[in-house]
Amino acid sequence: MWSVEEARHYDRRAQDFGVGFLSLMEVAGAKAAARWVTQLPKGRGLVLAGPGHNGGDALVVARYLARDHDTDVCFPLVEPQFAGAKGLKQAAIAHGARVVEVDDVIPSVAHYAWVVDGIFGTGFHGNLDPTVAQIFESISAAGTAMYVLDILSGVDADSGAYQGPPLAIASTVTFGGAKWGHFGYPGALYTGPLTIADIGLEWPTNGDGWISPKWAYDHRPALAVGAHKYQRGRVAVVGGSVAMTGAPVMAGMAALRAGAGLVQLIVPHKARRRMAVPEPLMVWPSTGRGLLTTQDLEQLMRADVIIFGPGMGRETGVLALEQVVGLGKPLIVDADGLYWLAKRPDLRLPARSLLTPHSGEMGMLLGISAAVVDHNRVSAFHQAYRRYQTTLVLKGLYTLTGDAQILVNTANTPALATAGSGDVLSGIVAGILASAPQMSSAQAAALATYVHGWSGIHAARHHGRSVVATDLIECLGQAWHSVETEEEPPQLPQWI
Ligand SMILES: NC(=O)C1=CN([C@@H]2O[C@H](COP(=O)(O)OP(=O)(O)OC[C@H]3O[C@@H](n4cnc5c(N)ncnc54)[C@H](O)[C@@H]3O)[C@@H](O)[C@H]2O)[C@@H](O)CC1
Ligand SMILES: [K+]
Repeated sequence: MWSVEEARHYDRRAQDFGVGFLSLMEVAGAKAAARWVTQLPKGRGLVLAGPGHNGGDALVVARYLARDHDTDVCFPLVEPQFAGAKGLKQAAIAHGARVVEVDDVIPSVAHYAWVVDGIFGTGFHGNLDPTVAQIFESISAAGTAMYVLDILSGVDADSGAYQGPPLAIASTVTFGGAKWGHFGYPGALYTGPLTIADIGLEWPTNGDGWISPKWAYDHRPALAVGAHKYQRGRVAVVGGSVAMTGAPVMAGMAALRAGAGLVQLIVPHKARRRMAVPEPLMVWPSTGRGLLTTQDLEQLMRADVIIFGPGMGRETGVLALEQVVGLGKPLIVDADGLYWLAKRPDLRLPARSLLTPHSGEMGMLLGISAAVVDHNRVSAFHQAYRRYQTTLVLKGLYTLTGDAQILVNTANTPALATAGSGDVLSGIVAGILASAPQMSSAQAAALATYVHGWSGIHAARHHGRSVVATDLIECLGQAWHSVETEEEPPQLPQWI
C-alpha cells in the first residue's frame, strides 16, 4: 500500500539505479493493455491521455490496443510534455491509433464502446479541469465502461476524495502498489476490480497492505487439542440496556463461534428480565446503576477479554468504563462504549485492547464530523492511533485495522451494513483474542475483520439482499472454512 510520496520515492530509487521512467512506463502500459485487450467491449474506443506520465502510460496502452481494436487517442489538455512523449505518440499512430481533437470528442463521447482513462494519476491535485469534467459528464451519462490507468483522474490518490461525476469503472490497473485512494471514499466506488502491475520497482517496507487469504491462513489460531472450555478463553460482555437487549447477545454468540470457550454477559438486571438468551451464554445481572458492583467486578476478573459497550446506551457508562479499564484486561471498546471513551480520552487502555469505531464514532473520538473522517480515513486512523495509542478497527466499505501500520480488509460486502453487524464483529475479535493469547490485538483485529467479512459474503450467498446480523453469526463456520482453504474474496486485488 503506497502513499503518493512513497510511489515517488520508489520511482526515484529506480531512476537512481538507472532504470529510466520510459522503461517503467513501457512495462506499466504493456501490462495494463495485456490485462484489458481481451475484455474490452466490441467497438471503437477512446484513450484519454493527460499532460504527465499517466498520459505517457496511456500512449503505450493505445499502441498495444490499436493492433486489435479501433482506437482513438485524445489529449483533453495538452500532449504529454516529458522527453520521449512525441515518440510514444508517433509509435501509437504507426500501430493504427487515430488522434482526435477534443472539440470533436465532446459531442461524440457516447458513441465509444470503451474509454481508457490516462489523464491524471498520482500527480493530480486541486479541482477537476472543466474540459475533463465535461468529458466525464458525457461518459457518465452514456454509462460507457472505463478502464483506468493507476487511479481515476480526479481522485486524490492519498485520500480517495473525488468531486467528479459517477462513472462505471470496468477495471483499474495500478503500478507497483495499491494507493490509499483506491480504498478511500468515494474513490473506492470508482476503482472497480483492482489489478496491481508489478513493474519491477522495489517492494515497500512500510508494513501497510491488505489482508490476503494467505495472511489470514497463516494467522488463524489453532484449536487447542484437549483444551477444556476455560483454557479456550473466557469473554465478558459489559453492555445492554432496557432498550437494547440484543446487542450483547449477538456479541456474545459471535465470541463463542469465534473460539471463546465461555462467554458471560454482564447486563443491568432490568434488561436481563427482557432478554432472550441463547443457552450457550451465561448471564450475570448487575444491580449497580452506572457503577459496577464488587460482585460484578469479581465476575469480570475471571474473564480473559472484556467487551465494553454493546447496547449500553448513553445514560450512564463513564464510571463503569473507568472501573473496567482499571482491571487491566484486554478491552474491546465498541458502540456506546466509544461514546463514553470519547469523554475520557486521558484513560490509558490496557495492553491488547482495541477500539472498533465506524466513521461517526471515530469522529466522536477525534472531535470531528463523520464526513471529515470519511474525507481522509487513513489520516483519521493515524490521528486516533496517536491519541489513544491502541489498536483500531475503522469500520466501513474497506475496513482499516491496525496500529501504526494499517491493513485493509478486502473480504467485504454491502450485506454487512445491517443493525448488529458491529456487535458481531466485536464478538469475533474478543473470541479470537481470548482463545489465542499469543496473538497481538492488531493481528486479532485484522483476522476478525476478515472473518466477519467472509461471514457476510456467505450470508449474502444464502439470503441475498436480506441478510441480518444473526445470519452473520450462523455463517461463521463457513467463514472459518474460507480462511482454512485460503479462498479468495471477490474483491481481492490481483497481481500481474
Ligand atoms: N510511480 C512510478 O514509478 C510510475 C508512475 N507512472 C505513471 O505516472 C503517473 C504520475 O505521473 P505524474 O507525476 O507526471 O503525474 P500525472 O500524470 O498524474 O499528472 C501530472 C500532470 O497533471 C497536471 N495536473 C495535475 N492536477 C491537475 C488539475 N487539477 N488540472 C489540470 N492539470 C493538472 C500537472 O500539472 C501535470 O502536468 C502515475 O499515476 C502513473 O500513471 C508509470 O508511468 C509507471 C511508473
Ligand atoms: K488515470
